[in-house]
Amino acid sequence: MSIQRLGYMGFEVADVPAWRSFVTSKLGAMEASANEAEATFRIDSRTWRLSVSKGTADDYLFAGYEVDSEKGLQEVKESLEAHGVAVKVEGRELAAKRGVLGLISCSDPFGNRVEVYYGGTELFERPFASPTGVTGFQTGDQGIGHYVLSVPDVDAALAFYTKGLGLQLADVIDWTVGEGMTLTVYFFYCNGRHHTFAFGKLPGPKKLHHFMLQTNSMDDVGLAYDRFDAERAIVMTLGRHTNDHMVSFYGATPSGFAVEYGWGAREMPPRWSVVRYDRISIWGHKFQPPA
Ligand SMILES: Cc1cccc(O)c1O
Ligand SMILES: [Fe+2]
Repeated sequence: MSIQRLGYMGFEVADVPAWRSFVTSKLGAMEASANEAEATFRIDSRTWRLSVSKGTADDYLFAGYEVDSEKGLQEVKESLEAHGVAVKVEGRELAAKRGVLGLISCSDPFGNRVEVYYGGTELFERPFASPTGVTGFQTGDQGIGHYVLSVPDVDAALAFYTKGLGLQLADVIDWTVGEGMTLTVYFFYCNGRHHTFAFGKLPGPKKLHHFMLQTNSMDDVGLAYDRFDAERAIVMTLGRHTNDHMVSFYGATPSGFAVEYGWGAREMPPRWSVVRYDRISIWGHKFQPPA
């Protein structure tokens, strides 16, 4: 068994108050806990799905992948170790902080922390209620969304994320971002969501290019678009992607990486053949000059 879905993400951010405001009033997520040093947020029935911790990086801090059982966790641990990855079995304290029954951690070849867990905490007795009226986020078996990292060595990244962690390659996009500049981006799945993770040798100082949340209605996306647009925080306009057919836009976060906010992605069929594309979008997704 390999990982089943992306269960949570953590970001290291310089301005925790700015993020508390951003995640609730722009993204429509629900604050679950907060102090000066960190905050956690809900997007569904789980106790938390996103966390921010005070620090200087303003970047990716960790991703938490979910398996379905202790047996599944052991199998992922053995797969990682078989591919030369040092795995730590985390103790009760961190497992309790994450609200999970079992937790292991490791680093990808570039020092990016990756956690794998089973037994996340459900909070059905306190239903998710979006502060901006978002009708709901697409989570469940498809996990919380996706994220895209910039990596310096594609082969090393492929070995870790596919052979070690068990993600499967969905497709590859050769993305021409400007005159004579083409980026090759690799997309990976582990459930019905077209991609849970992607990477490429991307320009810029950040490890994290963006993370994506998917809503249950197109109006959720349009209303969020207006909230970002009101503050001239649109990074890429509305568009529809070639690979997952998601209609989405990209907005600026307080930390310099982007958030993609979308609806209407197609799901992975029982059998999928890897394909490639020469562009990221069927239409739209035009870069906006920074405000
Ligand atoms: C750049 C890019 C291309 C295709 C799908 C995506 O979600 C994405 O972020
Ligand atoms: Fe994306």
